[in-house]
Amino acid sequence: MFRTTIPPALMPAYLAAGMHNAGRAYIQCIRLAMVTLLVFGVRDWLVAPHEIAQQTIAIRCLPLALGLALLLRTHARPGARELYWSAYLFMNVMIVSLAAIYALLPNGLLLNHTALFMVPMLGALFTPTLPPMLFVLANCVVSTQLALWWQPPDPLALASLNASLAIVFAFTVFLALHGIRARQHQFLLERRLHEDATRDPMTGAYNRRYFRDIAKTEINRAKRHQRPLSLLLFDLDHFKSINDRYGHATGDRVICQSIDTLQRGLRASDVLARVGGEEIAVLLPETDRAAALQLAERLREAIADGQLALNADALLHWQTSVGVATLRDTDLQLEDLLARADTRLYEAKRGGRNRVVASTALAA
Ligand SMILES: Nc1nc2c(ncn2[C@@H]2O[C@H](COP(=O)(O)OP(=O)(O)OP(=O)(O)O)[C@@H](O)[C@H]2O)c(=O)[nH]1
Repeated sequence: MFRTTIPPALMPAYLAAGMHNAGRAYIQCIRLAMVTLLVFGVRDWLVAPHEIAQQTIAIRCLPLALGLALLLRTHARPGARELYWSAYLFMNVMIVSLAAIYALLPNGLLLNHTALFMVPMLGALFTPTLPPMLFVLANCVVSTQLALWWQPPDPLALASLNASLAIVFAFTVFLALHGIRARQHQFLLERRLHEDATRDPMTGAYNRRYFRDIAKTEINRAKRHQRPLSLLLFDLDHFKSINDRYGHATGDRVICQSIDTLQRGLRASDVLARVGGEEIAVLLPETDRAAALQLAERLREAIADGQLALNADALLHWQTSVGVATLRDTDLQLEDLLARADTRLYEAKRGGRNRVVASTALAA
């Protein structure tokens, strides 16, 4: 049995990523279907008996109106989920209305079933998940059987139609499964590439390059809206001697645990990155000097309170120094802020380590 490889937590991101191609394709299909409905409505008017033409045109107006409403709505609020559900709803209404029209026309289903059978197959080309497509298929089977019951063809034609329906069913499931697998594989691959490009493999924290990208955006935003922004720079104290005494593997665990401790003390909007060996930067949007100083002190204490069990009766403790800088009007780029935080960090080291140093309030 086919199983989705996308973890539930990643599903919204997967649907949103697919919206740009599969979602847009669905919208194009809805547009195309609406044009076809109009063209066939004119044809009904010209060739079908007056009464039947009125009925079929009235039925065609249903998916037309729905399609128009969906296009307007998805245009106004283009959310991924809404877009997909709009497309599935449209497909189901198309199937029901086409089956109803074919039930009205003499030999309707026998002569026209291609259009009806195309709906699930087109949907299968773009669907990001299987269950909605199975529902569309089930609707196709039920609607077709109802149309056949309403206007039964001769037994040979009935057998031929049902055989076509079975082929459409199998082909749609095949197309959907292969398309979904390919889309999920591509999504996970792109995600992996993005993770590799933005995260430090040892700790999982953002890397220096990605930090610079985010920091530039945040600094521009803070300057444009005249909002405060601060930067904390952490450097673990005497880290070389931890490596020398307990080995590199223990040093690595100390770095990972420090990053964990810091991350737990931050808000979701704060950005933490490992910017050097045992150097960690934290960008604090919407945070002025006083709040940054308070947070830095709390985080420094949290690291000093932490411990690592080396063996049954030996615990390792370590400390950190912190430099704090707050954005000034005269700062032109991230480097200005980084340089100031680095100077304060150096002062914290020189002042005896295990402390926080910020610029004076006047020259934050
Ligand atoms: N275990 C481990 N060590 C690292 C890693 N990256 C850098 N280091 C080590 O971290 C140490 C950094 O030491 P320094 O910054 O020179 O000085 P320190 O001992 O921390 O002393 P102060 O910063 O002055 O308190 C070096 O010995 C590096 O080899 C890493 O990923 N894992």
